[in-house]
Amino acid sequence: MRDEGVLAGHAAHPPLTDGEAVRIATGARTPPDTTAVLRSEHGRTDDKGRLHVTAAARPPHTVSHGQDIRPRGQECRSGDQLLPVGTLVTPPVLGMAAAAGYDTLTAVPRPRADVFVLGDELLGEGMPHDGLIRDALGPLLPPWLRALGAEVTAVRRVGDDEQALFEAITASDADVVVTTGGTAAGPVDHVHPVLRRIGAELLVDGVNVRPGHPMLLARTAENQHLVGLPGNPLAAVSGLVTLAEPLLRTLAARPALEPYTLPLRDAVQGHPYDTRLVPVSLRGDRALPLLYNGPAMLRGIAAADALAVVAPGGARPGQEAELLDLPWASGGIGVCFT
Ligand SMILES: Nc1nc2c(c(=O)[nH]1)N[C@H]1C(S)=C(S)[C@@H](COP(=O)(O)OP(=O)(O)OC[C@H]3O[C@@H](n4cnc5c(N)ncnc54)[C@H](O)[C@@H]3O)O[C@H]1N2
Ligand code: MOO
Repeated sequence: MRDEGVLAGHAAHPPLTDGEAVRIATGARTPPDTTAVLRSEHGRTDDKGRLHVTAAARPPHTVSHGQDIRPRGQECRSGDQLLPVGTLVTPPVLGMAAAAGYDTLTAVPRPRADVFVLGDELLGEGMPHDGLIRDALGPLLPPWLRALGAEVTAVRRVGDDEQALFEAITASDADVVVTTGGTAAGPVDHVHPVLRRIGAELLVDGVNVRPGHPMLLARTAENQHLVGLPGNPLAAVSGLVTLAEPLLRTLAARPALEPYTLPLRDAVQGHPYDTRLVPVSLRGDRALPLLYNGPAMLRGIAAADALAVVAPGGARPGQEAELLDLPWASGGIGVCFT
């Protein structure tokens, strides 16, 4: 047995000669011509400095060629592509990149999103009173947008004032502007007039989906899109899941999830000519449609795992429905609740 041991991260040791052994720490480079490593608990050095394999080692108490030596290049070879282009940069990806010697990674950044919550009737705290209601979307949108991969750069309340909305949108340098409310044609619904004034290109102007039929998507500048979510809270969620999600995913160069279906446990009443999105809870291999699914309600979606896509005319019990998973139920990226 050599006197001096070998430690990880230290200079290379001279080759071992026939019959020679050296103490070695885990992770240290084996000296050239090493046959095998014997774990310390499986060997004993006698008082003449000779190494013996002890009975503690598993039968047959011999040392096999290469045992406990980790050869170079087991996981990858120089020039190997470790992951395909477009892979999400998760914590293990960062660790692996560092282990492989990368100092920098080229990545598509999270799209930046500014949120403007419209409506003079909205309260920021306390109980609803005198026709004033609590703003449900200011608290709901930022963590949901983060769960969809956005970096939320601002959340602002904007009164029912066309000039204020125009200034808020034109001053924003976010990749995505999300507005809530004001998408309809009422006296204080300013989203359409402001988009016209900006010269925005309307890419989606209403959909045949309930709730959420007035949702819209516009290009407000060369590198900026606006998602106009309806004011009714569940209608806003509908636009979030069907317009904001694909937009943010595309801007972040992430692939779409595979569509999937499950049978509905109960019947769902359909809309005569629009598709409905109905909050469901996943129970085993069935989706249970939840009550309190009206456009102004959040009680159903608050208990849901997914939204079921119900075609015009409705669905029978046991009928398959496509499901749109909610980000936390599917463990999506950046899921964040604060
Ligand atoms: N003449 C018509 N009126 C409406 C129609 C229609 O087809 N024709 N559609 C209705 C539907 S459906 C929806 S959805 C809403 C969408 O309108 P807006 O996007 O202009 O939304 P608002 O009028 O601003 O608000 C609607 C409703 O939601 C409440 N609201 C708004 N913001 C919030 C918030 N942050 N938190 C909680 N609640 C909010 C607001 O007080 C209204 O009650 O249009 C219908 N009208
Ligand atoms: O689109 Mo409206 O949301 O049906 O409530």
